[in-house]
Amino acid sequence: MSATIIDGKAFAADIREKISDHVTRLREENGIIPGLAVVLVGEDPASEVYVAAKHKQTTEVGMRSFKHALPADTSEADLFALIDKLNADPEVHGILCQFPVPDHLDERAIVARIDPSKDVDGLSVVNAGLLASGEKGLVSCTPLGCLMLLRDRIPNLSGLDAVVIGRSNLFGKPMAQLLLRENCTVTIAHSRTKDLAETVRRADIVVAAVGRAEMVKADWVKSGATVIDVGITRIPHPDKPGKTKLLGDVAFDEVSEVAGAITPVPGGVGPMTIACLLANTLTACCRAHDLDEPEGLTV
Ligand SMILES: Nc1nc(=O)c2c([nH]1)NC[C@@H]1CN(c3ccc(C(=O)N[C@@H](CCC(=O)O)C(=O)O)cc3)C=[N+]21
Repeated sequence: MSATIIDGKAFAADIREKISDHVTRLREENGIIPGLAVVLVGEDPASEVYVAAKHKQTTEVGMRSFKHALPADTSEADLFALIDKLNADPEVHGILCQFPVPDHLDERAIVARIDPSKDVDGLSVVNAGLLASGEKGLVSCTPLGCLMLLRDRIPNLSGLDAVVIGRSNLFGKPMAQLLLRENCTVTIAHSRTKDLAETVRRADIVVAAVGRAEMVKADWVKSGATVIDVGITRIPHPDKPGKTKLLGDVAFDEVSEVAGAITPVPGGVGPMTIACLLANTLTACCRAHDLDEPEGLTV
């Protein structure tokens, strides 16, 4: 059997089109333009690529994009002063500080400084707590994107066994909360899980987010399972000197012989992350103005 390849790139393009339509209406009917501020500290090459992609897609859907590039030696006080200014700026509806930041800065303190209603990464303690309590907040972009792909593939997730491999605050924990909301039976597995392969084999849904290239093998996966690959490891390209290649956490070729559906890397979860960042910015903007929220873009 050969798995259906879940096309995250096409799905993300559909979402951006929906967002773009909604943004047009907001501008024409309410005179409001959603705005996203992205803060980048230092000069990490991968971060610069991601931030450039975010900027491009933000403006393409008709939103304002405010980019703040700060030097690597920026003090916490100066960074906080910028965040405070963005928190108070009515044209900014979403704020994202690109991670990783240089070592002298504390990611948790940065997230805590961002107004939770503008925390479009969904990383703040407030938004994590709202999600865990089943209340409305802003949901972390990558888990939200994965849930959208899963719901599209499996309209009723209720009662299914889901395994999330990875327990980070950024991904594993919010992903598990979202699946729990869908009435899945959720297992969070991690590096200390006793028999990882056996645990994963029980699952109807496997979400892999460990950051170890091609760790999930074909004999770990139940026949027909839906496999979502969140991992991104960049390696030197085996055939093209000087180029790089992206690998997921799932051994794609062999697992796609067993799974019912699978996301590729690249072109799976990655594009959904940025689409959901735009979705969260639009949602935050609508809430700030007490307007109806876009349908299908939040949970
Ligand atoms: N505060 C913060 N929020 C984030 O959401 C955040 C962050 N920091 N730091 C870095 C990670 C990583 N991340 C990705 C976004 C898009 C792709 C993406 O579009 N990937 C493409 C391929 C891109 C390529 O070729 O490099 C794909 O998988 O098809 C990947 C990874 C967001 N992150």
